[in-house]
Parts: sequence; structure tokens; C-alpha cells
Amino acid sequence: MSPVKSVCFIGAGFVGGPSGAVLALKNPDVEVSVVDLSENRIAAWNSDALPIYEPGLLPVVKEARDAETRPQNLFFTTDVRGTIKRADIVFICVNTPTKTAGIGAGKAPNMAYFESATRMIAAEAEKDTIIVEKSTVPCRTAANMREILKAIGKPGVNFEILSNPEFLAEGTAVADLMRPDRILIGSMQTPSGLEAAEVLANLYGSWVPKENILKTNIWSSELAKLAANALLAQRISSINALSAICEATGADVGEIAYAAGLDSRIGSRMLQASVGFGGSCFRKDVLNLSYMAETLHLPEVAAYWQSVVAINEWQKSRFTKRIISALYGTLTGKKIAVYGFSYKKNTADTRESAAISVVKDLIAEQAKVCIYDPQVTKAQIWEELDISGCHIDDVEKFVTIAKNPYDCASDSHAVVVLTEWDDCRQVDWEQIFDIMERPAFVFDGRRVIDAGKLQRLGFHVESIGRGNPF
Ligand SMILES: NC(=O)C1=CN([C@@H]2O[C@H](COP(=O)(O)OP(=O)(O)OC[C@H]3O[C@@H](n4cnc5c(N)ncnc54)[C@H](O)[C@@H]3O)[C@@H](O)[C@H]2O)C=CC1
Ligand SMILES: O=C(O)[C@H]1O[C@H](OP(=O)(O)OP(=O)(O)OC[C@H]2O[C@@H](n3ccc(=O)[nH]c3=O)[C@H](O)[C@@H]2O)[C@H](O)[C@@H](O)[C@@H]1O
Repeated sequence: MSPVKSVCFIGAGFVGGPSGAVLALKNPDVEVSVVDLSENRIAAWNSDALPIYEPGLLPVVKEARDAETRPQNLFFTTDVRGTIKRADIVFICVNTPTKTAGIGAGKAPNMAYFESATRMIAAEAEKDTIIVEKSTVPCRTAANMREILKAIGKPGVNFEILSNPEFLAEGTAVADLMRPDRILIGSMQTPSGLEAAEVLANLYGSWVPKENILKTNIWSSELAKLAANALLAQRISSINALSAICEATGADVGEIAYAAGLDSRIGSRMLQASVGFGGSCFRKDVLNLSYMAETLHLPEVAAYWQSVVAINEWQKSRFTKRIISALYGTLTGKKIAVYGFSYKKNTADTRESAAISVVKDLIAEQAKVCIYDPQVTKAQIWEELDISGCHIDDVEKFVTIAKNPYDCASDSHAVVVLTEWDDCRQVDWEQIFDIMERPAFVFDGRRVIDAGKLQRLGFHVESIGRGNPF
């Protein structure tokens, strides 16, 4: 196979943008184009105000994009079709959200964007092309792609499909891409499939050690991505289920996680009890896996994975119920300060954030909710609450946005910590205590507050997974 000269990433989102930028940085001789249908998104990628907040990303983008220190090899464009024509490799990084209507609504992934990208490649490619599934897709998606490519592709043009799922986490995307635990490449086990896998492995080989590049059959690779997210989400639901037992018994879930995590077979990561996992992928991918099991006539397996999501939903509503009960059963007219709206720190992404459900429930109780988040905009909060079914009149009436944690807490009855932002935990709690109503409550949905210290200041503190130890 001739050397790779041009690579295209379809979908300039959280995955396509950073992945394209790092690949370009590490392969200066390869032209990397990240394409999207959204003109606004592409304009933002071509500016210094990138469309996503990701620590360390701007310098990486600028180095490959701005031709200041070396020739430019990173391009962001809406010319999807023209870019596909030039590309030797096309990565599909489009969104695969959960279906909201039709068969499998609320469970199955919506593959419309993915199929549309596949059809576009089939229609435009004029030379042999490697197509890489980077989006998270159901197992056996490559078989559907193969049929579409065969039916639409130009005569004489050969396609090879690879699965190369992405494992980056938001907030640490650059570090994850620079030093991935592993790169997984799935291919058909035919001579041309194995050759294509080798071509892709060589691109990664410019910065990832060979022993971290794993090659498997294509179906294993597709399923491994869903499995990895399901296993991570399952750990969080497991520790969150234990957090409820801790609250009822006086055990402390932090001590449980630490004690259990010291067993090297269990390990310590992803055992931080919380108000519930969020983000665009855990819920979607666990449901995707569960739905797949359902369609494969494996109802017990489907129910098992479904329970991971059910515990997460329960954890969110359990937390709000605890707030209401501690505040004497009524929130009407009380100001509640919410610290954090993104689904975790170091990202402005709010998709599936636990804060959405909690704020929605607080509004239903007629609380006056004031939100502080260092990165999330008011427009985005409004949009999320609107999508979640909050009446927009209620949002206008009950919700305000604060510019800092102090304005947020002023005259409030309670501070509710929903995201573990450093800005939110490192406040001057003595000052916060002075400006709050009495009794002053703190509800810690992230276990990032020193409960003992706050209690000594006079706060009533309730944390996830911490009951009365006496
Ligand atoms: N967000 C994350 O941290 C991770 C996401 N993933 C997976 O990667 C995929 C993409 O996720 P995100 O980047 O978060 O999505 P996103 O929603 O941020 O970006 C997707 C982009 O694709 C564009 N797009 C859709 N159809 C298109 C088409 N036909 N042509 C050109 N552009 C098109 C959209 O305009 C959008 O900008 C999903 O399957 C997701 O499950 C995997 C690992 C991490
Ligand atoms: O497929 C994806 O989209 C990605 O999903 C997750 O990444 P991400 O959702 O960005 O972030 P995580 O750090 O995994 O956190 C997800 C949610 O779980 C919560 N969480 C995480 C860890 C933990 O111990 N406890 C906990 O409640 C976080 O606060 C957050 O709401 C995976 O970690 C990535 O490997 C994967 O590529």
C-alpha cells in the first residue's frame, strides 16, 4: 500500500477535533482534515475560541493548524465531499446518540448520522479508501457498512473497514490521546483487512509504543468499546449502590472504596461515589449494549445491564429526596445554590449531567435555584433544562445564574455541590457561612468537601455515602 498522504475525520466534535489534532501533530507529513456540516463549529475550530473546552488542546491545534513553527497540516473545513475524495483514510467520528423515537426509542443508538457519513464516503471516494469506525457503534455495524459501500461505491474503488474505537475521557482528552492505555484496531482477518490494520497501526506508531497497539477481529473491537464503557459505568453504579447502604449504616463509602480498591484484583479507579454518572456516553452505551442483548434474545443479559442505568437514575433522585427531607420537607421559596452544572470538572459538556435531573426536581419543589459553573453558559443550561422537559416559564421564574460561588450562595438555605470543580470546593467556607440563611446546609454530591471542617464552622453537612457514624 502506498504511504498515507491525506486523512479525513468526519465530525468535528469532542472526538473528531482532538483526535485529528493529535494525529496531525504527531504525523507532520500527513495532511489531516477535520470536516463537519456545521459552519459554526468549523469556524470555531479555525479560531482561538475552540468549540469545546479541553485543557491543553489549543496549543496542540495551533501548532499543526497555524503554520507558525512548521508547515500547516491540520485543516478544519465544511468541504466534506472534496476532502473525502482526497483522503486515503477516513475516520467516522459522528454522533451516535440514543434514539428518541421509533423502534428501540430510549435504548437503541440512532445510526442515521453514521449511515449518512458512510453513504457520503461511498458516493464520493474515487480511489481505494480505508474507512475507520471511530464513533461508538453496535457490534456488526461494519457488516451494514460493507453492504452500503458495495451498493453505492464507484466501480473499481475498494474499501477496507476498520474499527478503531476511542477511549478518551473529556477533561483529559489531550493527555489520553498523547499517552493512550491502548489503541485498539479491529479488522477483517483477510490479507487486505490485516494490511489496512497495519497501515493504521503505523500512523499511531509515530507516537504510541508498538506494544500498546492491539489488533483484533473487527467484531471484538466494536464490542470491546461498549464493554469498556459498560464495565466502567457498572463500577460507578456498584459503588453508588453501596453508598446508599453506607448512609443507612454509618459506614463511609470513601473508606469502603479505599479498602476494596487496595485489592489489586479490584483496583482503585472509577470507584468515586457520586450523585450519578453523566456524560454523553455511559448511559447511551450501556443502553446500546442492553438493547443489543434484547435483540439477540438474551433478556437476562439485557436486564443486567439495564440495572446499571436504573441505579444511576435512582441515585440522582435519591440525592434530591435527601435534600428535600433535610430541609424539613419543603423547598418552596427557599434559595438553593447549585455548584457546578457540567457532568464532571474540566469540561463544559452538560450532556446527561446529573445536575439536569437534580435542578429539574428542585424546580418542581418551587425552590429558587441559583447556579454557578465556571465554564457552562446560561444558554446551555436553559437548553438542557428545556430538553429535559422543564417548562421554560418555570426556568425563567425559578432559576438564576451567578458569576461566582459567593453571589450564588448569598441568602441561600443550602449549597448543593454537583460538579467537583476546584473553584467550587476551594471557596472560603467561613465567608459562605456568613452570607447564608440559618441553619446553613451543604449537600455534597461529589464528596469533595471536608465535612468535619464545615461542621465545625456550623454547617449541617450531608454527603453521598456518609451516614451518621455514631
Ligand atoms: N465525547 C466523548 O468523550 C467520546 C465520544 N465517543 C463516541 O464518538 C462519537 C462522537 O462523539 P462526540 O465527538 O462526543 O460527538 P459530537 O456531537 O461532539 O460531534 C459529532 C459531530 O459530527 C457532526 N456530524 C454529524 N453527521 C455528520 C455528517 N454526515 N457529516 C459531517 N459531520 C457530521 C456533527 O455536526 C457534530 O459536530 C460518538 O459515537 C461517541 O459515542 C467515544 C469516546 C469518547
Ligand atoms: O466513550 C466515551 O465517551 C468515554 O466515556 C468515559 O469518559 P467521560 O464520560 O468523558 O468521563 P469519565 O471520567 O469516565 O466520567 C463519566 C461520569 O462518571 C462520573 N464518575 C467517574 C468516575 C468515578 O469514580 N465516579 C463517577 O461518578 C463522572 O463524574 C462523570 O459524570 C470513559 O471514561 C472514556 O474511556 C470513554 O472514551
